[in-house]
Amino acid sequence: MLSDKPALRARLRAARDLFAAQSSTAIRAPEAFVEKLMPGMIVATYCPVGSEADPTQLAAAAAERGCALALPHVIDRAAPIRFLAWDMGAPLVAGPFGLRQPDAASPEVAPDVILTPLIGYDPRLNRLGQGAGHYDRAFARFERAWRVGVAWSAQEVPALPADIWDVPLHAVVTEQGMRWHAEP
Ligand SMILES: Nc1nc2c(c(=O)[nH]1)N(C=O)[C@@H](CNc1ccc(C(=O)N[C@@H](CCC(=O)O)C(=O)O)cc1)CN2
Ligand SMILES: Nc1ncnc2c1ncn2[C@@H]1O[C@H](COP(=O)(O)OP(=O)(O)OP(=O)(O)O)[C@@H](O)[C@H]1O
Repeated sequence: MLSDKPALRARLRAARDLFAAQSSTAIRAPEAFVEKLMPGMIVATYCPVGSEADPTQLAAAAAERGCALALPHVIDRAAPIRFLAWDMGAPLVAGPFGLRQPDAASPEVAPDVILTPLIGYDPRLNRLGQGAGHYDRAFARFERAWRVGVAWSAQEVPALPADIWDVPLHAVVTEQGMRWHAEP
C-alpha cells in the first residue's frame, strides 16, 4: 500500500541497495545546480551511509564556487538536527545510526541550501525520509533554504503519501541530472 510509509521504506531501501550495488555512476553536479550557488552561501551536505547517494561532487562544486559547507549533527530520533560548519576533509567523529559528523562543539550555522538524503521521492518532489522528522523539522526552521534531494533514480516512485508536516523538495539531483520546481 502506498500510504504505508514503513512498508514503502523497506521496499525502497532494498531497491536502493540493489541499485547502488549494480551501478558505478557517480552523482555529478548539474550546471543548473551550480548556477544557483553564490559565493558566501552556506550549503549543508551529508556523509552518505550504506547505499545512500553520495553528494560529494555537489558539495565540492559548492566549495569551488566559494560557498561554506555544513553537516547535520544528530543526537537521537527525538532531538532536532543542527547544522554545524565543516570544511571538506576536516575530521569527523562517529555519531548515532552509523553516521559520521562534526564535533558537537563546531559552530552552528543557518544553511541557504540543504542537500538532503532520502529514501524515496516522487515526480511532485515529495520526499520520504528515515521517519524521525529530522529534515522536515529543519525545513520548517530554515524555510527560505533551497531544498535539494540527492538520490539514485531507482528511488523514484509514482506518488508518495504526504502527511501535513511533509515539506516538498525544490529539486532532486540523481545520476541522471536535476529536476526542479518552484524556486525559494
Ligand atoms: N547520511 C545521512 N545523514 C543524516 C540523515 C540521513 O538520512 N542520512 N538524517 C536523516 O534524517 C539525519 C539523521 N537521522 C536519522 C534518523 C534515523 C535513522 C535510522 O533510523 N536509521 C536506520 C537504518 C536505516 C537504513 O538501514 O538505511 C537504523 O539505524 O535503524 C538514521 C538517521 C541527519 N543525517
Ligand atoms: N515541523 C515539525 N515539527 C515537529 N515535528 C515534526 C515536524 N515535521 C515532522 N515532524 C514529526 O516527525 C515524524 C516523522 O515524520 P515522517 O515519517 O514524515 O518523516 P520523513 O519525512 O520520512 O523523514 P525525515 O524528515 O526524518 O527525513 C512525525 O512523527 C512528525 O510528527
